[in-house]
Amino acid sequence: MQRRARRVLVVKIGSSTLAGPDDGIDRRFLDALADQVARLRDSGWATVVVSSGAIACGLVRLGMAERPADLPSLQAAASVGQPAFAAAYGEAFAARGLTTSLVLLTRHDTAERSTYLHARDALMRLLDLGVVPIVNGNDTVSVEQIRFGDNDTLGALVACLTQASLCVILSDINGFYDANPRECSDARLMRRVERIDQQVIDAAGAAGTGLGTGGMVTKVRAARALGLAGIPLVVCQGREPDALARAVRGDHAGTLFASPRRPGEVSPRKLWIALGDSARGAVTVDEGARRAIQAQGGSLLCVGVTQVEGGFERGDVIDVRDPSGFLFARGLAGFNADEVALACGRTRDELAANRLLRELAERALIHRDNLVVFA
Ligand SMILES: Nc1ncnc2c1ncn2[C@@H]1O[C@H](COP(=O)(O)OP(=O)(O)O)[C@@H](O)[C@H]1O
Ligand SMILES: N[C@@H](CCC(=O)OP(=O)(O)O)C(=O)O
Repeated sequence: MQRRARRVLVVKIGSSTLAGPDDGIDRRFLDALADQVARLRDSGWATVVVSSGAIACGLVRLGMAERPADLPSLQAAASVGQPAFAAAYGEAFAARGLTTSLVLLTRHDTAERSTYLHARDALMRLLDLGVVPIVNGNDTVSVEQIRFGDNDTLGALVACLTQASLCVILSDINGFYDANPRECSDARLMRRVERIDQQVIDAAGAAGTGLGTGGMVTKVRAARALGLAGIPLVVCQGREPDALARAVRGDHAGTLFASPRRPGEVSPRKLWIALGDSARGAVTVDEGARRAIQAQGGSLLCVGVTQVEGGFERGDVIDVRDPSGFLFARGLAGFNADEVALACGRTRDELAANRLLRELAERALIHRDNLVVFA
């Protein structure tokens, strides 16, 4: 099949934006969204919608006023809500001549590189066919270990998979503030964020409503991952008229997280390391190791590690923190957590002199080919 020249837009919609009073779905919002997607299609944009709302919609339909704490109830609510909201999307989009499809993913589907690539191929083919995929986590069969947990991360993953030109998060708030506006009355809206540093991360708080799960924390995390892929992110108010057209034109009313890198600068495999699976642990490194990785593009050696968290195995994805605790890289571990803990506090010579520990001195904990450094 011939691939049309197109730009891909990934739009993530939060539960509180999609939620409506009667049957759990705000149909006026969906109609306005479908209008916007149809207009964008006419100007050469293919859209993927990453939509939350299965659980919120299911709870309304089951007459549950409170969000239950136990997983089976949430899975049951998702099972009730998911088909209902998929049907509502289908109706609203069909009325504008658009075909929708449903793509439900778990971490299982992206943690292995081969299944990750299958998910990518399916999404690309749907776009080739002119379909608007509606993507969500498969919450009915997801247990904690394989849940995406928040759809901001899933949105970033889908944007990377589809090589999107832009990702837009339609939220219940008009953008990212320099402090959580629900806690700080003089918080200021940031129109553009160039670099995600500790200050930005500290400003991002949790969700303000019972419906949203991620809050601003997961949006900033998504922006960081998208930054690696060279994909800018706009966070804006979901109910603002023409939010998508404005974001595409570059005159959004929310916050633009600019991308510090060009598309293609970071290899697809490294993007998968950054996003495909959740981290199974973390290591904190000393200043010398930070510099070797960040400034010189080197591998991470065990001798640079000062602290180990989590029970990761060889081949697992782990986070790498600098001495202040700032997460600045991520990679595939070449040793398990116990092995790395043995090396902590020892010099390279000490390790090399010990027959049992020699391997820890000779091989990298994370080889540079398996290491992704956030900008
Ligand atoms: N620095 C911040 N700027 C803006 N919103 C913030 C910030 N820190 C925390 N929040 C909270 O994050 C919420 C948006 O996240 P969330 O409730 O998960 O929405 P959605 O369902 O749209 O994903 C805001 O309504 C606000 O309460
Ligand atoms: N997959 C879940 C939503 C998870 C989620 O990220 O919600 P939100 O913070 O509202 O975007 C659902 O459909 O209910």
